[in-house]
Amino acid sequence: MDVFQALTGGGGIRFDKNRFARDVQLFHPHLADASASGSSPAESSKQASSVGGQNGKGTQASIVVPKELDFFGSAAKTGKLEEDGTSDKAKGKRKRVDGGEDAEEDASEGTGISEGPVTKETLSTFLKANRIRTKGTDVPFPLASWRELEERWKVHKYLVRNLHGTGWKTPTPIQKGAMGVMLDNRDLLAGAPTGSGKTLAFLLPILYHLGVPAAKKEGFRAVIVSPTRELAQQIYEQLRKLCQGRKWRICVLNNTRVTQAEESADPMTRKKYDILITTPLRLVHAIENNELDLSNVQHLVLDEADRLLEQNFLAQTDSILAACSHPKLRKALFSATLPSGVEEMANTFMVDECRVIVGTKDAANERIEQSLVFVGSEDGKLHALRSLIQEGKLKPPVLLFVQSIERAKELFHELVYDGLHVDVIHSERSKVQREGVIQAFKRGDVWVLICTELMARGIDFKGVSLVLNYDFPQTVQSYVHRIGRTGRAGKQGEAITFFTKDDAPYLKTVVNVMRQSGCDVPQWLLELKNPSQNAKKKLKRAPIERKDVRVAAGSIVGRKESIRKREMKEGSKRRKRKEDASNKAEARGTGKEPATVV
Ligand SMILES: Nc1ncnc2c1ncn2[C@@H]1O[C@H](COP(=O)(O)OP(=O)(O)OP(=O)(O)O)[C@@H](O)[C@H]1O
Repeated sequence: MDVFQALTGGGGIRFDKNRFARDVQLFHPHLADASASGSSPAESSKQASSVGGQNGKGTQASIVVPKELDFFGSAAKTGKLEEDGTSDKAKGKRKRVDGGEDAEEDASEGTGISEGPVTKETLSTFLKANRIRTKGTDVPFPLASWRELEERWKVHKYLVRNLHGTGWKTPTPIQKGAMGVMLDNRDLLAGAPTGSGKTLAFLLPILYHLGVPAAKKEGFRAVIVSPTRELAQQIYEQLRKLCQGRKWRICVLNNTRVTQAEESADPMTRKKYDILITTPLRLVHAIENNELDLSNVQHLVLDEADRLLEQNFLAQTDSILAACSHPKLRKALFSATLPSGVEEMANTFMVDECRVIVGTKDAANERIEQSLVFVGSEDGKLHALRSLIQEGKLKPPVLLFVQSIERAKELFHELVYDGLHVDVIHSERSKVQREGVIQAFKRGDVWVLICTELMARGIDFKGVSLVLNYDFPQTVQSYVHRIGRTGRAGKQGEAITFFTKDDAPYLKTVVNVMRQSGCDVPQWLLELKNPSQNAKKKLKRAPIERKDVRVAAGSIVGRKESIRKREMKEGSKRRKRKEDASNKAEARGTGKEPATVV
């Protein structure tokens, strides 16, 4: 088996040998001779495949890995690349990090278990069936159905009514596990896959505890912090639906600079407010300028908690924690990824907290079909993208992630002439532009949305069919969150990740996620070495330096060509309009109907 078969065979990895003939030759110099002798690279690589002796998917094959592909030297040690193409899943097993084997059940829909309240006797079966793991002292029992909100906690009727208004028949596993903890007013650390309904799991208990809107000015009683203003806005919209029928005063603060005029016209300190949804930077700014007082906050939620406890945000999160000085402050941390360092940090400021984890910690949503596509070098990316388009694999709506604002802009300029309905979103665009793009994407006017890490977390676009990682993500968390923009709320999704030779040393981090979430991964990929901690840190600090998108595409010429084509099209349209007009004039003169142009 040749390396390209190893790369393409059965493991969710595709490689277009015709298109990337140059790369094929790079790995198989002898193919250059073959193509010189008239055979196509594809034919040649078939010939090369048979040299390896074994061919076809899932066959027992002893493969010698070419030096260029043995990124980690592991094949050199073992002398083989792939034992068989069968993944753990195909073998009917899915191994979990905790050593158990997962039941093949649907995590976000019911469990088939009776909806009666959980008892001491049924607790363990219930947790197992919902793949919930809990830790802590006297962790409150999960709720099995919405009915329990009224029966067990006497949740207000308007809240239950609004909840039923959503049409959601049963709580998702994280809602089952985490809501009980929050409703019982305990500190909480909660982890569950992307798109599994974590937002509701914290919004409803907050409203439950606040009871009724404040009658007098008491300051904020609940604060929800999110890393981006898009996410803050989304949380606000979900909260508003849940609040219908009550006059809750909710304030959304985000990173937009508040002008002096706005501040004096609407000083938050003088207003009655109940709930604050905010980005950290803006909140810290408001605290420092005495715009608001957080001493009455009794519920603090850090959404995307691991992001908020990362170096960039840590100082701000610390300031927020310090400003929330109420002795009865309860804290809840939510994320789809909770690296152990983050958990350790959380332990330092949480009190007698409960830990609720759904599924395998830090794994991707299992409804997402994940694949890796080797594109050779940067030069291969645009070709690979265009071949996905030609093959009809780029089914809108698509989110396409790149590693920097600059690259987002460059790629936008490349694709905008391709007839794709494409737009771009990043933090340098104005608030109005960002909101406009999001609305256009939601309406379906934008098919492919090029984005940076800004859109990686929390954003809930219904029905994104494909996430394309044009640039390899810098951390495993970024990978999990990026691809988590598809496959949400029980829907299926697809994620494709391009990788170049430069990304290869980090490939195993994604492979690990793929394996944990039950994707088919060939054995040789599983045998790759994990990158060292240092290498991971380095990549986290700064992305891989990549060739400019336009240079890689050789497209200074390409773009000129597109402009020329566009001008030709416009010229032809102008001529057509002129012709039509003169036909009509002629028809008017002769009394005949002009010919209809279809
Ligand atoms: N009980 C439920 N039944 C069905 N759908 C639900 C339920 N609860 C929430 N949803 C829907 O699931 C989708 C994802 O919810 P949400 O945005 O809260 O996910 P999340 O777990 O916070 O994801 P992420 O980790 O990406 O932030 C939303 O569209 C939401 O409307």
